[in-house]
Amino acid sequence: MAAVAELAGVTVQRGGSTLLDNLSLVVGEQDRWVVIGPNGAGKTTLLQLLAAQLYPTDGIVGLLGEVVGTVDVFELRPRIGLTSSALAERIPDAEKVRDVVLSAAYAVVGRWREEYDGYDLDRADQLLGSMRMGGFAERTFGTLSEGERKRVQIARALMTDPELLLLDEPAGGLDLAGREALVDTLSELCLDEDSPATILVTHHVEEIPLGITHCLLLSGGRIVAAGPIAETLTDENLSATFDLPLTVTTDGGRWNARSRR
Ligand SMILES: Nc1ncnc2c1ncn2[C@@H]1O[C@H](COP(=O)(O)OP(=O)(O)OP(=O)(O)O)[C@@H](O)[C@H]1O
Repeated sequence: MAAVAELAGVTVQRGGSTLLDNLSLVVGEQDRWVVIGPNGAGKTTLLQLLAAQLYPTDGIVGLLGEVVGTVDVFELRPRIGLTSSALAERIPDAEKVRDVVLSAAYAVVGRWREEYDGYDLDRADQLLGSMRMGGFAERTFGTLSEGERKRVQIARALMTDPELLLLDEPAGGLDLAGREALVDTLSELCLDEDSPATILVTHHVEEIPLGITHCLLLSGGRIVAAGPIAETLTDENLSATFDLPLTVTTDGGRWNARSRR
């Protein structure tokens, strides 16, 4: 199976701090990874590396058969779909929902004199439909609820038919019903073998969708454990990650964690 992303001995240092410390990881094209870790663990930094938005201080980042630093990142980036709160904040409130999705084809936020063809329009509408946002294409982004915004961002991330999909806390800030609805949608995406390799960051094991195959536990910029989820997401590994005695349970493919104190 071809590797979509390959990190070898990757270290990231900023302002005298080590954000990621000697990370090695291989992501295959059928893999669906969840990255879990406490605040400040380095999860967003890892996604920035995988999105070709950040260069490592040391080590090698291989993405889609290319080595970051030796290729034009502007050719690499459209092949990678990314959702993050930082990106969402750049979307103008007045932007039409359909345009939020369409403008991904040009790697811009905010529609500006681009000409889109019928294929792009059809694809944007089809993706909004698959994210259960079919009736919202003419609404403006600023009028959407938090859960609706998250769905639009995922549709946008899929617009370029990426080979790697990166989702940074896709369910962050949602209420229980919103979270469950989004986890259902993400489960459909992860279970679909035609979906791209996916890496999803979360703080909460309850937000892990069905279809996730691998788990990376990160703490203090280091890998605590990484591998197939059933072997990796254990009491021992999760407790070490959060420095707290935790019990992990799984039921019907969904996960739960609670303190043993
Ligand atoms: N430019 C920088 N200079 C110094 N430290 C930085 C810089 N950018 C980020 N950091 C630190 O790097 C660490 C990792 O940050 P990162 O955003 O990757 O963590 P995270 O796991 O995504 O956290 P959270 O769950 O809170 O979003 C944090 O302690 C952060 O304060």
